[in-house]
Amino acid sequence: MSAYDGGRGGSGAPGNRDRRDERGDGRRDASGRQRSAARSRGDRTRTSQAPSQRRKRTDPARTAAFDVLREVAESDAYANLVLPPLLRERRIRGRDAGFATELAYGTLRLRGRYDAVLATCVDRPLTGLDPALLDVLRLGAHQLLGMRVPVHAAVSETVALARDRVGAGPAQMANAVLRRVSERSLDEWLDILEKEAPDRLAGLAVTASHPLWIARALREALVGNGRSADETADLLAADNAAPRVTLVGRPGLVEASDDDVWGDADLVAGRWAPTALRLEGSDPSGIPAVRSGVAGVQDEGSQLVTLALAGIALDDGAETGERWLDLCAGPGGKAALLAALAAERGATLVANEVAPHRARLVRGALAAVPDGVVEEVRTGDGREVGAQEPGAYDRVLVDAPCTGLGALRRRPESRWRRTPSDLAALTGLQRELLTSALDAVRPGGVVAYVTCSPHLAETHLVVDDVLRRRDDVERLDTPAAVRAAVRPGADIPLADRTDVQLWPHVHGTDAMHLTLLRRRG
Ligand SMILES: C[S@@+](CC[C@H](N)C(=O)[O-])C[C@H]1O[C@@H](n2cnc3c(N)ncnc32)[C@H](O)[C@@H]1O
Repeated sequence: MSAYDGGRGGSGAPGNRDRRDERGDGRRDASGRQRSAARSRGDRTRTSQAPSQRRKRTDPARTAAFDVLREVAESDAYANLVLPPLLRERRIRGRDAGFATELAYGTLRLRGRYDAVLATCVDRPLTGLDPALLDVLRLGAHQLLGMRVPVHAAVSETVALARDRVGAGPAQMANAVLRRVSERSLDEWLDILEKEAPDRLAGLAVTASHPLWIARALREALVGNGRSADETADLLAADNAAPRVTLVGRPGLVEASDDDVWGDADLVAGRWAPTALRLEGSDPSGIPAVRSGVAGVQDEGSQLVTLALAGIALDDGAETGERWLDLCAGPGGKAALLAALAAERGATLVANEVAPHRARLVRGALAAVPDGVVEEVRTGDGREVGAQEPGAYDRVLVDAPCTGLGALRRRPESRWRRTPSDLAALTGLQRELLTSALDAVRPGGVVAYVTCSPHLAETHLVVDDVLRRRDDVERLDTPAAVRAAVRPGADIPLADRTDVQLWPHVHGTDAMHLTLLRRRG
């Protein structure tokens, strides 16, 4: 749980570095309330309006969070793409920006928990409410139960928002409902939700705010990867914690010790990947190394799987002049790391991506790579590459399109958008892409099958199914390749299997899956 204490925004939220209010006008007080500049200066002159006619000014930070929630609901937008430009446009900075960020992202993540609380406080089904009012109520619930904003501020500011954006009648209702929510602490509410749930997993899903099918899939994935079902609660809790920003310093292009390119960024070495740097703070966009493309924002799990593919020895030892392929490259994070590693090894890279706008992002991501390393960034269907260029590559990365259930902490709204029916289409595509990659790699070459989902249907079942249909592929010791890729002295815990599944609650990374496969010679 995060606290808004007037000195910092909600803890753990992006955009909430402990800074002075950059406007210097003290507009947010210790209770999370907006204060007028006049009141901050101690000017107590009242307007000539009667109190009943005075309309409470709505708080720009709360209004911004509300607008993000509406945009996410109405336009299928991604909160992390909508919020930063909106804050910039409205000149919401410093602790106000931190407050808006924690309010928007936290409310989206914990929506399932808050809806269950609200359902007991509203005398009709939530589906019958005006969706805008429901979003206001969720924002109020997060301030009361997730941010420790004092009750009077949370209720009155949220009611003002309801009045401004939804109407006077809904505002009255918001007032009554939020007062009911405030009558119990978070722990008391969680006890009630747990007791009302039909079984333990359902209780865990509602209190940790995950759709039940996702909670079940994650529990199955833990067990299927040799871990205990008892870890499910820790895994779901890790999905609700905003991740720290991790950067990749692309090898050969930048060193952690190159002070001038890191500006005044406060960086510490990553836990596992030698290329990883953790940013103490949240906004990497001003860092010169990131702007020039010699570094980028990349989860440590993504770095590890890429390093493992690049580092594994090929049986025939032909390590210079190799050709590497990134089959599903957009937006280009792994392609950029692969290209930097290829440059060091005298290899070349082809990056393929089906969506033209994402292929453009790949070109941008590769901008800092030395000339001659990237053969081509092409727009094409990866399923056709195996037939078009059989045996043409030494190493192929298949970072397959997937449900993203391993990166829920990064995408606050995605757990509510995904449905079990997404799986069927994705797993069919994943099988075809892996098959194509195995055809595109030469005998003796290696394919990395990667997903940012631990769902067994997208990981073990895809690989098992593809391998059942062919006798020219063998599984490699993927844990050994990952261990060889981690920084010296780091003892990464990995299950006793031939593939690797990383976990947010164990490794602090996204839940990336990696299987390394060799085409037999
Ligand atoms: C998980 S993302 C890859 C992320 C990327 N490797 C990175 O690190 O930035 C999967 C990508 O596959 C692309 N994709 C989907 N279907 C494809 C296909 N048939 N052929 C090639 N790429 C495809 C998607 O557009 C998406 O950009």
